Amino acid sequence: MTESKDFASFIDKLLSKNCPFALWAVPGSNIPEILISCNEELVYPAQFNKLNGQEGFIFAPYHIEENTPLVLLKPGIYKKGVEDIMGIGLGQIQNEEKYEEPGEHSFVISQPEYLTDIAETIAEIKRTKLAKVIVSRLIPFQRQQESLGEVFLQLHRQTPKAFVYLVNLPKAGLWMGATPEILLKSEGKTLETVSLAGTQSRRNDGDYMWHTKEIEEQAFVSRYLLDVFYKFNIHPYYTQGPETLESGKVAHLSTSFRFAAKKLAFNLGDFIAELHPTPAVCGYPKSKAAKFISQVEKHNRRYYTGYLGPWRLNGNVGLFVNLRCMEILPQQYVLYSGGGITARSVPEDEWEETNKKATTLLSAIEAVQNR
Ligand SMILES: C=C(O[C@H]1C=CC=C(C(=O)O)[C@@H]1O)C(=O)O
Repeated sequence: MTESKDFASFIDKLLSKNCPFALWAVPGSNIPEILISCNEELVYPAQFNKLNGQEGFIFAPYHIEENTPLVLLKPGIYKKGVEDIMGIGLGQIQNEEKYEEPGEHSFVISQPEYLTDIAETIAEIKRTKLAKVIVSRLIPFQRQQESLGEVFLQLHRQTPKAFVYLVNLPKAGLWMGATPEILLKSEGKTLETVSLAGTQSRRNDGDYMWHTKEIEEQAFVSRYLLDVFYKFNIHPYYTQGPETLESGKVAHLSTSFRFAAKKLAFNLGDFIAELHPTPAVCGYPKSKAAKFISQVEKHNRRYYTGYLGPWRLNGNVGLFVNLRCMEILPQQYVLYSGGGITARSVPEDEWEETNKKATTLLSAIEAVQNR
């Protein structure tokens, strides 16, 4: 897929129609998949647990609000593979009106402001029972005339092990990302969820050493997943890790948890509602962390740290946490990047970490802009 110039221009033509669609490639796969729906095939479930019994592609926000609804694209035109996708007659797809612009993304904070926020976050952690909290920030980047189809293909070329996507939806907007974090994935009769946290720069020699800060940070996520397993009576389960997972210019600690899918045959939606948001994107304990985030972050996370992916589409569930993502506005890209803060955090290192995470997207955009 990555070689095809024609495919990039197909994606651009589809975007010019402005119809609702989700285009994605699962980790390790070179085969893109697309779901194009018409407006009538979009559903806006009022709560996360209303996904029980539904089917399609989910684009879920961090919080469901009026401006950030939970969106389910019901199965419309579904195709897999470049040839089949390009075989879709664009003439049969209706042109949709331009979506309403989301509100101003004016809450871009400076480095000194960010450092102050992180210092206050660390002080709060030391003073209270809050153990870990994810603090994020926005990174704007100017758009030029570059093809978004080419940016998508470049992103896939650079991060083949991530879930790479492009989603265009009324009410949600236009988003692109390459996320390494599985929220819930089915494989035959097995379900898998993953605890992912802790970050360091990617190494060429693969010789990773993990420090206490990252080990603890990831352990909070694993502990939380096990709390949820207990509530849903999920046992036995099989774990693998913690092990290093490389993604883009960074590497994380990752533990995989697998269990029999029949445990959640009738309440998968409830399970997701309980799981989201995990301490990989919110913190620990969860309600304290969520409250702290709403005070410290001046921007709205919108769909960043939500989740997305096929939901029982052809029998498969493949949900990923929406990280390393950006909203695409007419004049600029708005990247979202965050990191887990604990008592052991150093503000300047956290700033660097958010920059490093953003290079996943920035290097793909720049590669296309500099062609
Ligand atoms: C919140 C983000 O990453 C999460 C996932 C992996 C590692 C993380 C960390 O080391 O802080 C974060 O928990 C992000 O990329 O914006």
